[in-house]
Amino acid sequence: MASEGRRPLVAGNWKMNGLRSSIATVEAIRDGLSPQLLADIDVLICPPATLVSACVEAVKGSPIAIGGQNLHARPNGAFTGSISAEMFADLGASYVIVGHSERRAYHYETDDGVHAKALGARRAGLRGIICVGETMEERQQGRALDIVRAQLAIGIPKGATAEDTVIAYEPVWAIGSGRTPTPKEIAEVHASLREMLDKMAGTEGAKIRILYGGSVKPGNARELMAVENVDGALVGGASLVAEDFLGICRAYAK
Ligand SMILES: O=C(CO)COP(=O)(O)O
Repeated sequence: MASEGRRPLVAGNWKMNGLRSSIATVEAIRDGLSPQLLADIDVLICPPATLVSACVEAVKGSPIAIGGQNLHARPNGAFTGSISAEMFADLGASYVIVGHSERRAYHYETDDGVHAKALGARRAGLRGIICVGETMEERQQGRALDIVRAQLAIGIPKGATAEDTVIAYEPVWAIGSGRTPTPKEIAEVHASLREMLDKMAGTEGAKIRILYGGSVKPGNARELMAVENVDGALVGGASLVAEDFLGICRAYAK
């Protein structure tokens, strides 16, 4: 439940999925969102970098935002294959995901690297969605809170504001698995992250949104989004199907 002052954000992360034909999905999402709903929530789609430009075009005139999934920390240079925050901003993107657990696991991203990327996002005027989350082993060892708190403490840039930063709690074991933590487990982590943000950034920290991600579906969205301090969702698989993503957005319909 997003409390006063924090506007819910429902974000889709397409990961390495989508060809030009997938623009039809963005169009269906655009056309399926009612003005009443868009008055209450922010909606974001993060397609693969190859589709950012076409997606920006497809949502022109609507409040739907488009974002990147990863960035290089530097603005430009000899970094073959990399994309900078400035390049995403140049295409009309307004957000970028930073430190997703798949980047951490498969591309060896560290908390310090996440910090540098979050600074890069801010430099270019993008909102960075900084991802944190524990593995099942870490949870079973009772270390979930320590892990996510350390990831947040190192990853988040000093002076972060609600304008440039969003946090996403994504337990690694809940991603793509169909398993989710209980509402109580989610509430515990979000309360802990919220307390850190309040301490780090005071009244501004209280405005920074904390999303939940990991197997969010239309069938569980209402329950998950109702958890205290959950300010929205970061959706993987279900964001690839317009009706499913719309179903999750509609968890916020009054
Ligand atoms: O990783 C995720 C979003 O970034 C979550 O993925 P799923 O919704 O497919 O579990």
